[in-house]
Amino acid sequence: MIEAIGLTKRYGPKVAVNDLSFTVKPGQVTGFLGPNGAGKSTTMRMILGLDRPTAGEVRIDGKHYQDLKHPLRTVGALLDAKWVHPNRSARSHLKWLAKSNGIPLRRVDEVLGMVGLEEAANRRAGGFSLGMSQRLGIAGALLGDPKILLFDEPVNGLDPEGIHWIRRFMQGLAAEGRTVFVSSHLLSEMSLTAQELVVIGRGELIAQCSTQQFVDNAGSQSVLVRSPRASELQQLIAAQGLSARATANDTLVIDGAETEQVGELAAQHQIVLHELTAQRGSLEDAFMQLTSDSVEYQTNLGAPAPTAPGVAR
Ligand SMILES: Nc1ncnc2c1ncn2[C@@H]1O[C@H](COP(=O)(O)OP(=O)(O)OP(=O)(O)O)[C@@H](O)[C@H]1O
Repeated sequence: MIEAIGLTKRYGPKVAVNDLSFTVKPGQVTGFLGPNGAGKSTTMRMILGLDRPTAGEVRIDGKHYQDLKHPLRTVGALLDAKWVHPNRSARSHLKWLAKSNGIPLRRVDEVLGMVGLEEAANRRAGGFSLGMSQRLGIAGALLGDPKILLFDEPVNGLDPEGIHWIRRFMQGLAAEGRTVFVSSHLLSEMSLTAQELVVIGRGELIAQCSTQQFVDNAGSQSVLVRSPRASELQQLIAAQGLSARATANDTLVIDGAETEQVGELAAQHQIVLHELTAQRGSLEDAFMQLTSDSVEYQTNLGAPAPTAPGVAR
């Protein structure tokens, strides 16, 4: 479990992370979502003790990173896939990492197998594709068999096959009971990968909730209805306090409505419908809108920022 409590990071006048509190639980993939520059990498570096918070703290299974006896056996991270000596082979890079962290060398071949790099183990890491580099980075994160794993934008720049592999791999790690925290600026990607989301904008918490809940709230809902008596239906809808736009002679679009509402209203007045469809706005557009003004939307999501340490859901 990871707990961030009032985490704040300032770089001179720049506030990169502001009073951020959230919890990442084991057994599921938790997505760390925010647009570029939102403060995700800074937060991850603070979790890993690579950056010192200006205020607040992070606890990993109740402890500060610097108090962990065997950090690599507790937390593994992939922050930068290209962080490897280009002339070293994948195997020698992992051996060096294992040695410097007191991890038995037999673990190297185990993790190479887990990420499917056995055959490339003796090749220069400098010649690896981005997908292979990501696998090598993940192998490094897994060396100490940690219960907690952090991945910073692991699918950036990967082809669909590589994205699919990483997604399945992270889900597998979570299914083993590990805590998996993965950052991304793409809601569409996270909605396929993560069960839970921590969403930030401009360094501040916007929401912590299930992915389903966030997606439901982020995509603005409207209803499209087609009827030979569309104009009559339009008046009935207006009488309910909703606004229905006519997009064709027989077609209306009603913002902020549910299909049930419109269907029942039509039935009450025996109006025949030819179509009744729920429509969602583009998820990415909605997400960009949400994160562009974190304060404005904070209370609209039904998942407000926690008010006290450890309260984040
Ligand atoms: N060492 C630093 N000195 C000054 N400003 C910094 C430093 N590191 C990060 N920042 C600023 O803090 C903010 C958050 O950056 P951060 O890299 O954590 O965001 P991010 O969500 O990971 O975005 P990205 O996906 O683009 O990396 C940005 O405005 C960035 O310019």
